[in-house]
Amino acid sequence: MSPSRVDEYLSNSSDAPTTAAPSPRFFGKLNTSMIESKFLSRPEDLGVVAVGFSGGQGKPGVDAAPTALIESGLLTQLRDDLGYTLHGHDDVHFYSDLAPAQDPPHRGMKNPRAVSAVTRKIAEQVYAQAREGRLVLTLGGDHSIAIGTIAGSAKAVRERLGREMAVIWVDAHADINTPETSGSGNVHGMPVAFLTGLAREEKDEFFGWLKDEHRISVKKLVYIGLRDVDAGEKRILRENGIKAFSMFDIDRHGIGRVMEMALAHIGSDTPIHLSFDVDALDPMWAPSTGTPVRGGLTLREGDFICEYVHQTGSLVAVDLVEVNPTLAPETDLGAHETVRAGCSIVRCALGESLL
Ligand SMILES: NC(=[NH2+])NCCC[C@H](N)C(=O)O
Ligand SMILES: [Mn+2]
Ligand SMILES: [Mn+2]
Repeated sequence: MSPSRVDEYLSNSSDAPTTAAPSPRFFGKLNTSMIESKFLSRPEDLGVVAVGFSGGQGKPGVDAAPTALIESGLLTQLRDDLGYTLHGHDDVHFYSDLAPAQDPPHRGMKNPRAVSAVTRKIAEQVYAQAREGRLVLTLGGDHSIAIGTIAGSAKAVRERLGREMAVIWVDAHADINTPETSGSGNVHGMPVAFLTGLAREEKDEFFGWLKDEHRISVKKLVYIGLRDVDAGEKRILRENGIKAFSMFDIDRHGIGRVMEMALAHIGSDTPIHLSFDVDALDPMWAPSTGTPVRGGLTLREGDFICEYVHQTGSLVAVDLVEVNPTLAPETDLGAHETVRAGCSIVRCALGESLL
C-alpha cells in the first residue's frame, strides 16, 4: 500500500466521527433500537411522572401501581437496557394533600374536586417535561389521570411545534362519558369527554382550568381494543365520527392492518400521545385491574401496538394506567403478571423490541 493510500485511510478514519458518528439522537447500549424522532428535540431524555392516584374510581389499590412497576425494575430497564436518561421527581406523587376534606358529587361526578386538582397538577408536571422536547412517560394511577397527561402534552406540543397532537387510546372502554351519560359517576370513565371539550365546566375546581390549549380534536383521536362501551358513549362516538377499532375489528383485520388504518387516520406528520389502559389486555394477561373485561388483546397484540407506534417516530408521550396490584384474583400471581405485562407494554412503547 502506498503511503498516500495509508494517509488517505487515516485521514478518512479520523474524519469519520463527523460523518459516521451516531447522531445525537442515537445513544446508549441498544442504540440501534432507537428510532429517529420527528418531534422530540431530546429523544434520549425521558421525563417520568409517577402518580399513585385512585380517586377517579372506587377501588383502592391502583395508587400502588407506580411503586410496584418501579420496584419490579421498569425504570432501571429503561435507563440501563434502553439507554434513556431519566428526568423528573424521584418520588411517586400521591397528592393526598390536594384532596379537600369535603368533596361531594357535582353533576354526578365522584370526588370531582380531588380529581380536578390532581389532574391539574399532573398537567403542569407533564408540560414541564414535554416543553423540553422530551418524551414523557406517566405511570398511573387510574385513567382519570389522562386528563392531566394529555392536557400537559397537548399544550407543550402546540407551543413547541405549533401542531395539534393525536391520541391513541388503547382500552376496553371508551372513557368518553360526560357527567350526564355516566352511569357510575367515576371520572376515569370521562377523561376523553373533558379532553375533547364534549364535557365542559366553568369553575376551576371542576376542570374549568382546562382551556383550548389543553384540548384535543375528536378527529385526531383513535381507539383500539374497545369491547365494553356504554350506550351513551356509543352515541357520542357515532355523532362525532370518532375512529374506533373494537376487538371485532382486530379479529377481523388482524392487529397489523388495524394499526396501519389507525396511523393512516392520524397522518404521518402528527405527534402522538399513547394512553394505554392495561384493561385493554385480556384478563388472562392482566387480571389485576379494576374493570376487567374478557375477550381482550393478547399481550403480544398489546406489545405490537406499542412497537408500531414507537416505530412511527411520532411518539411524544405514553401513559400506562389502571394496574391495580392489590386486585389479585386467587393468588398474587395475578398481580405479578399484570405488573410484568405493564412493564412489557412500556418497554415496547419506548423501543425495546425493535432491531
Ligand atoms: N378507565 C376505565 N377503566 N374506565 C372504565 C369505565 C367504565 C364505565 N364505562 C364507566 O363510565 O364507569
Ligand atoms: Mn378500561
Ligand atoms: Mn380507561
